[in-house]
Amino acid sequence: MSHEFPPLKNDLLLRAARGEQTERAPVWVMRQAGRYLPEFRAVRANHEFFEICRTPELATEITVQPIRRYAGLIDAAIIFSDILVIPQAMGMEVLMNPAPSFPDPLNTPADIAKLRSSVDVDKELGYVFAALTRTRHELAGAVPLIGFSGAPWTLFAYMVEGGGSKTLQKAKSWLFKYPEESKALILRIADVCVDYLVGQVKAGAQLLQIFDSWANELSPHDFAAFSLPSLQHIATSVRARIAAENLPSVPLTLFAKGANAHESLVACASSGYDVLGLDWCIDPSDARAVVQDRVALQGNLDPNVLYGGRDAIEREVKRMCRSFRGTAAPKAWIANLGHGITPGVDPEDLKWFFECVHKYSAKEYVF
Ligand SMILES: Cc1c2[nH]c(c1CCC(=O)O)Cc1[nH]c(c(CCC(=O)O)c1C)Cc1[nH]c(c(CCC(=O)O)c1C)Cc1[nH]c(c(C)c1CCC(=O)O)C2
Repeated sequence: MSHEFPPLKNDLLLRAARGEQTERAPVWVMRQAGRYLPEFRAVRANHEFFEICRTPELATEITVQPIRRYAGLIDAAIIFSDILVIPQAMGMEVLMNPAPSFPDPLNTPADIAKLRSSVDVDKELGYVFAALTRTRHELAGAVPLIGFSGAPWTLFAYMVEGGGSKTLQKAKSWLFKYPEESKALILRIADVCVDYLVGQVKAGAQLLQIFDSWANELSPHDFAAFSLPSLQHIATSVRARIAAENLPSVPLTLFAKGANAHESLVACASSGYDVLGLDWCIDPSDARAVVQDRVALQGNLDPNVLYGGRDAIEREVKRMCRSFRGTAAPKAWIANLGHGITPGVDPEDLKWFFECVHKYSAKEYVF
């Protein structure tokens, strides 16, 4: 399929990600292609989760569903896939029933030998690249297309835990019992992430986001010791490879959920990313005061506000917009939730969220 794509009509997200002030905040939502949409559930009823990921026609269809439904209100598409395709590419089996589970997790460092010694991302993850290219054509330039990867620490935690966990006891036992082996494995995962992200840009991704969903489980010290070096490695290497291979330069977003300690925010804002995603446990104006103008910010409504009815959604979006805009010279920001949207949300309430963002983030709106 051709890599000549239709021109982009809405570049609000890319401008904000590069630090420009925009006429209003661009808006999209993490997990926007998902179970709260009846049109997603209709496709899902007939196909397994990873089957959809591996079938570019289906992945494209689901990626564009929210773009069709919220045309004119939503400013980005994010490719339908999952962060756990990287452990699969490294040779691990991952099931989704309905939560992720690994039948054969990494119990001790000896199990690392079970992973593929080198990963050919074109061979193992070429289906994601095909889905990205197809989706760029299908979008016809309506909005930019976001590619993504899990962060090495979060992927490491899944590979060791064998699925979700409330305490991450196994993953953290590794960190404290086998710190050197843990660091080495995290960096090995990071190298696969780099190849995968560069491949996504080649295939047509226009912005890349790294999801460190389990950053919140680490103390600031351990986040700096175990996660940050791999995040910095990804940003530096992806940029270098993009330049060396003459690919379009794309903004990079880091969503390190809950890495809200002062020192973690400063470190994240200085680790080579253009945009820092925030969860709802920090006030945007406080985050801005810490990171100053090093990065654009993204976030950060509590996803559960979407269950609170229209008045609550409007009130909280207004509060969020006011905090992001601040009182002095406003800095670039991107409106989003502070984590993924959940399955029970009424799609009409999400529409209202978008409408409220358009209203209260507009430059001309006076609080
Ligand atoms: C931790 C994580 C995962 N996957 C992802 C993360 C990081 C973001 C986060 O922290 O929420 C990322 C992800 N997963 C999915 C996307 C697609 C793009 C998007 O709409 O944002 C993205 C960006 C689809 C998905 N990934 C999954 C679904 C639902 C699967 C189904 O149809 O049953 C979707 C639409 C499954 C999934 N995948 C994962 C879990 C824990 C689950 C099950 C629980 C849940 O749904 O939240 C792992």
